[in-house]
Amino acid sequence: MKPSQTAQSPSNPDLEIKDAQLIFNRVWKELDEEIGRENLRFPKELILLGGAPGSGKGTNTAFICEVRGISSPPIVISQLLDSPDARKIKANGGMVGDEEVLRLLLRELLKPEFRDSAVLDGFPRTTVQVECLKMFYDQMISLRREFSNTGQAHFFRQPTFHIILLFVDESESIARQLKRGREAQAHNAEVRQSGVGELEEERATDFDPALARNRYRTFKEKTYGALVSLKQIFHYHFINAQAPIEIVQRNIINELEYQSSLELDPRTFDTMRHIPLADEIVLNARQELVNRLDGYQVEHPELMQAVVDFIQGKMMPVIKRYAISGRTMINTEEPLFTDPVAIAILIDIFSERGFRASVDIHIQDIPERFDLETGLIETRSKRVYRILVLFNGSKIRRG
Ligand SMILES: Nc1ncnc2c1ncn2[C@@H]1O[C@H](COP(=O)(O)OP(=O)(O)O)[C@@H](O)[C@H]1O
Repeated sequence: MKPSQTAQSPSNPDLEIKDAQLIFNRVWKELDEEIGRENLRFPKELILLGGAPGSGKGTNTAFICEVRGISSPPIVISQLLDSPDARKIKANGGMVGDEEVLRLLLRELLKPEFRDSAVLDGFPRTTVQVECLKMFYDQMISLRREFSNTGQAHFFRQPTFHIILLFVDESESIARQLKRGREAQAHNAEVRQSGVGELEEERATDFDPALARNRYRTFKEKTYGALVSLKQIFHYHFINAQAPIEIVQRNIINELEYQSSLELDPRTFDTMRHIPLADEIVLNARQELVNRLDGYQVEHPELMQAVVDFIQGKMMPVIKRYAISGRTMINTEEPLFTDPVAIAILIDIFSERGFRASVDIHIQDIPERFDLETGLIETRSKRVYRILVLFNGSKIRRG
């Protein structure tokens, strides 16, 4: 068996989901029984840092904590898994069993220091872990509901999960793992010589390009897709990490700066995120207006001219008379406007010239004939266009 296959997850996604359910239920039941439901107090905010080996998770964790004002230490999953068995699996570039990871992690998260926030480095790594994470979120919501009308409600706040994915490609990942190996070796040599400082972990995969490549491929095959699938559910930050550290950190700040995405529950945010921000609309509106007007000139030159003539001849004299108030209402039955494009042109021309125009269409039935025998009244529809034009009125003082 190749080292990348030592992980315990089967490759059939349905089986993995079923597996996840079994694993999660087992671990959750265990906690529930041992610790008690009212003590299942998990962090309000979870920041899950993912990325290929060498993508800079360790390097940027402290920075992310600083940006988000988090004082608790990051939870580094690989450090959490320090049993001799787990060490052997890690040294081969493989992964430790999902159940062990989940059990250790949930217990760690219950520590009071993580009550507000926890940053996780290296979870979730597999489809099973991803599924467990979703179940964990759902359980937190259930607990919140269960305790909502009790004196303990403040321990069960609305959870917020964020996925931060640091992206680097294969060659960068390998180069950085090997660099980390060289740095650790140099550092440890110095510590040994001087007797000052602490020894760093020397990972076997950081010294052998083949093992480093294997770690990257394990990530690409088992973890990357699983992490991306969380995009649909939790708030998701994709960071280009293939750049000097200062630029990566700028990318992180830019991603995390967008406050409403951090403050709102990610599911709420996700429901609304497609509605553009007002600033974005304003930024694009001018360019779109110009494009539309140029389009009318090419596609409907006669209609455009007719609208311009109407504005010039019929509307401007009235608008000028109302220049002080900045508000003019004009009613017209002009047949030109039976074509909706003409109305669009009219509104866009006014916008371009610095006015704000809107058009209401009123359809009235006008009696035309009365049938003496049947008593029926025949009508014709009269369309009245009410054009409201607003602009900044004169600054002349009134009264
Ligand atoms: N943006 C970067 N540019 C260059 N080297 C980096 C960058 N980010 C991290 N490194 C280096 O890459 C190596 C691996 O980074 P690390 O944070 O340990 O990765 P991870 O925790 O994602 O495996 C370290 O030697 C680190 O100094």
